[in-house]
Amino acid sequence: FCQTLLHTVFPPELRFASIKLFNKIFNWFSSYCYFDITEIDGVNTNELYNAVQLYLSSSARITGTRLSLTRALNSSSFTFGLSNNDCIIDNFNGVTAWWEHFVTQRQSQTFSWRPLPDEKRGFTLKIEKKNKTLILTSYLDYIMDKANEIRRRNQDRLLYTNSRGGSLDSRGHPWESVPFKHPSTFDTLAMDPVKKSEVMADLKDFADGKMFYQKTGRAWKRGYLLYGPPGTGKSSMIAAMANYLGYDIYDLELTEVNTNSELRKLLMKTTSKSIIVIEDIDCSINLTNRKKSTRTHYDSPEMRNGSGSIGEDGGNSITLSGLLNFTDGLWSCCGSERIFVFTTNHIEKLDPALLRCGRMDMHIFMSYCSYPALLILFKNYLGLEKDDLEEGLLKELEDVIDKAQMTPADISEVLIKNRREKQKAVSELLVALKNRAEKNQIVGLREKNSVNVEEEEQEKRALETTTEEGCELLEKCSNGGDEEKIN
Ligand SMILES: Nc1ncnc2c1ncn2[C@@H]1O[C@H](COP(=O)(O)OP(=O)(O)OP(=O)(O)O)[C@@H](O)[C@H]1O
Ligand SMILES: [Mg+2]
Repeated sequence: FCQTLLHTVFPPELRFASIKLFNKIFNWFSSYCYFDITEIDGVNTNELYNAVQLYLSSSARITGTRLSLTRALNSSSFTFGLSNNDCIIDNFNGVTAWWEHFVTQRQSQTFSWRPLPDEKRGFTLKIEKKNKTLILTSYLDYIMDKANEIRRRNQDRLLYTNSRGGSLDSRGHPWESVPFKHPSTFDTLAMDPVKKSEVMADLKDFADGKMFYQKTGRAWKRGYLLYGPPGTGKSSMIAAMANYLGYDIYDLELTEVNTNSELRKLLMKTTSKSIIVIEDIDCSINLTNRKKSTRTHYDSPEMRNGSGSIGEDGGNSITLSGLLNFTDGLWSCCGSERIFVFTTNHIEKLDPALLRCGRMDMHIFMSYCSYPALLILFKNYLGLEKDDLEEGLLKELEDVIDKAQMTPADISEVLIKNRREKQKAVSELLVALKNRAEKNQIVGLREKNSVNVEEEEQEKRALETTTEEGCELLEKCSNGGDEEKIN
């Protein structure tokens, strides 16, 4: 009303001055303060505006009949935001914050190198004056962190590889990336549920452990070693980890890395919130001796020319020591929140230095399919719960599964083949398990026999030698017993 009155009675100059004065008086008496966060700050995009928009879009308390929906490029989910002049209340550490989204028409533009959008958009944050410090110090940081997290979650995961060897792309990156869409999750992973929840809890603690790692002075990273026979789900577990935490994966091909410094460069170019994977570590590098270096790339130019000298950390070959530094040296903490995962089929081939805590903090044995794991496979592949199966059949399966030593990969193959006829799939699996168990038993017996035969032969040989020695001694005693006395 005041503004309308001013508009009709006073000339423009006087009008602006009075509005300014009016606002000043209003602010003086008001117990609130206001912050405008505009979409474009001068000519630059305001990062905070996008962050606030994302943050508010994740709030369950959004009410309002009109919301704006968006789906970003490369994203598999929708986000929604506030429409014009919609208001939302947020609570942070017991302090209330009022957010309002405003959209106004921009006045006609004069010439500009970078045309601005027709609409001027922004958020107004209203808070009580007494809470100003808290809001400005921690609330806005909190919003930025949350927004980054949401952005990451909405964005597709990426799978990076260093298959290009040591060469860099046009932007100086040694990694190549593709969208990572592996469907494996902890729900689909068949393994002992207790062990599974242990791994999940460990990952969760790691992801939420920023303060803990800071307090204890440790680099924010964790190493997992997955070992076990082929087809037991090691690679599937890595995919499940990435999907669970929303991390990107860096699949490091060690045979493509020529030197320790190249390895370091690769590490430096990884982002935080990522899983760095080295599959089949025992096949990639000679890991038996820390002092000894091993050239992993036998076709490298130096090697072909015969000029490549090999020495520990010599700079032109990759060594175990280089790999240890990669996982736990000073360089390993350039960046944060990173997980190292190594996989192997032969843990006994690995150097103990690589296995120690701090490098490989958790050793996870991926075993042959157990009974609880089998139930998970039934559920995933056939949609059968435990109660859908007869008790007698379950008992038979439980009795035979450990003896059969079949991998989840083998079992899932039988289930996939017969997935149209569920009961047939189960009975065929039971036959396969029994056959395998029988075969294992025969092989076991044969091995035991061959061990026994070998032991018998060894005993026999030992007996023969002792009898021969005994005879010789006897002969010596009877013939030349005096010689010794003489000598
Ligand atoms: N524990 C499991 N749960 C569910 N599926 C599994 C499991 N283990 C294996 N599979 C199935 O078998 C296939 C092979 O598994 P995966 O590649 O994870 O095995 P791996 O242990 O990495 O084998 P390798 O040692 O040969 O690399 C996958 O496609 C997956 O579907
Ligand atoms: Mg694998």
